[in-house]
Amino acid sequence: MIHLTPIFLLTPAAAAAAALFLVVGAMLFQTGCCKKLWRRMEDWFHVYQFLKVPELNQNTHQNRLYRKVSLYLHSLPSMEDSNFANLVTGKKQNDIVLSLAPNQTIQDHFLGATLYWFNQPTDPNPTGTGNFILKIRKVDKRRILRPYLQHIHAVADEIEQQGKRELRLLMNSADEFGRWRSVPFTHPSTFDTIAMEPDLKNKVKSDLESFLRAKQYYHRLGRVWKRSFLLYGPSGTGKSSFVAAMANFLSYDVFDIDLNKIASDSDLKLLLLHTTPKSIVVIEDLDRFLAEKTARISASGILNFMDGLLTSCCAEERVMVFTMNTKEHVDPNFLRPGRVDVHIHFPLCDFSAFKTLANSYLGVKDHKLFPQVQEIFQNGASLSPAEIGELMIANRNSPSRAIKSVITALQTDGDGRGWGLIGRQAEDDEMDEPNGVVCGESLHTVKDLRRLYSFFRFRVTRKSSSSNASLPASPLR
Ligand SMILES: Nc1ncnc2c1ncn2[C@@H]1O[C@H](COP(=O)(O)OP(=O)(O)OP(=O)(O)O)[C@@H](O)[C@H]1O
Ligand SMILES: [Mg+2]
Repeated sequence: MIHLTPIFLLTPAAAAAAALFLVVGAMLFQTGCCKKLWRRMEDWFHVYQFLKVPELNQNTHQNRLYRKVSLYLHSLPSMEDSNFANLVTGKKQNDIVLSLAPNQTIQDHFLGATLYWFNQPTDPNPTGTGNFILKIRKVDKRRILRPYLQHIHAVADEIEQQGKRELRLLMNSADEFGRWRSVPFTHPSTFDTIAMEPDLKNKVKSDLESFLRAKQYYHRLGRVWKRSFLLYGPSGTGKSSFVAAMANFLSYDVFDIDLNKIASDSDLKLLLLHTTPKSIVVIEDLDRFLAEKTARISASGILNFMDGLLTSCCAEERVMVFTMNTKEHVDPNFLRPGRVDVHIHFPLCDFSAFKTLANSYLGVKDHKLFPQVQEIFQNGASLSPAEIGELMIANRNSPSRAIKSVITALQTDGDGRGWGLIGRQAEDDEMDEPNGVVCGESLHTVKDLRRLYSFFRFRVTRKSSSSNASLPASPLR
């Protein structure tokens, strides 16, 4: 008889040692150093190809694929497994998002293949440019590269359409001409929070919606798919807040151009070239800049910029917004149709805007003091929404006191506008809710208000805007 001795027969001690070895091995594999070692070994046995997706292409234009890859990678569940990821705040409040740190790799799986993405910084500056490197086996490349890239496009587009895209606010830097610095755009302003004539608001919204759908239409006409808006009106009437509301409505990034940081026409051109589609390009206070007549940027430089001539070659889907306190002294050439498509006037507060503000700031739809407020408005008194908003915020614990402080400010429209009276008025009034802090807060707010909205300029602007009121109003055309 033949006895077969099993070769796997181990003594209990050897079995325990082997189990321990396996467990420790598995644990070590989970740590980064073993994974790296494993990847090196894989590299020996497989022939890989490396594909680079740079942030900027040869003409230093933004590479749109880079942004898509970035959106795609940040949506991958494997982001959580990466050895080192950055935790950053997201678009919504309390949102925390993982973002791939420089020099880190994450894995992705597609149609049975494993792919690796490496985030390679090319600039030591954290806000500088970078590359994504895709590592793919040569055998897989032939089979899956094309559908994989299509998949990335589709996922990124879906993320953008669902509004999950993180909006960015980009500002030009005075040190590096033609370069943008980016921060997350989290301004909470929406069309709902802007006090504005409802018809006008709806017209702007439908104008923007039809612009979004009009790609084919613009192309058929041989025009760049862009739309330009002029927002004009006195300080504190909501122009900047409106730009933020537009960005949130369209889900567009905001490129905010500070002309004072630009040295020449060519820098301005370069900045425009470095903007990306799906963005609002804003120049604030253009009237003031044109009045200064600086030698750094010529009128034709600004006109070319407004026409967006350069954008037609490579990118579109932009909205341009220019803000002004008044367009009275601006050369009409800057505002001709085609150059500026839509003019929107931002007036000082009227009774209807006051009611919108009272609703959003104080939660009050109606109040026994409203008829008095209405009468004062009818007599021609007015303040900017910013001023009224500040008075309401400062007295938010007592709607009655807030409305009385607005009444006082409207009645003393002009000198002092009742600022000094706010505290005194509050003492005289019956308090809706006892809160002793409000007077101090009011005074503090008023000081801030004076500084922020250059109090004395208001008076001048108001005079000029009341003379404007007789002009035929064509807020949206
Ligand atoms: N129409 C409005 N509806 C709601 N809030 C407004 C409105 N106008 C101004 N505000 C409030 O007042 C503040 C200042 O407004 P904003 O900065 O948008 O004014 P602006 O017109 O851009 O002023 P400036 O010409 O000085 O830049 C913001 O906090 C905003 O919330
Ligand atoms: Mg502004």
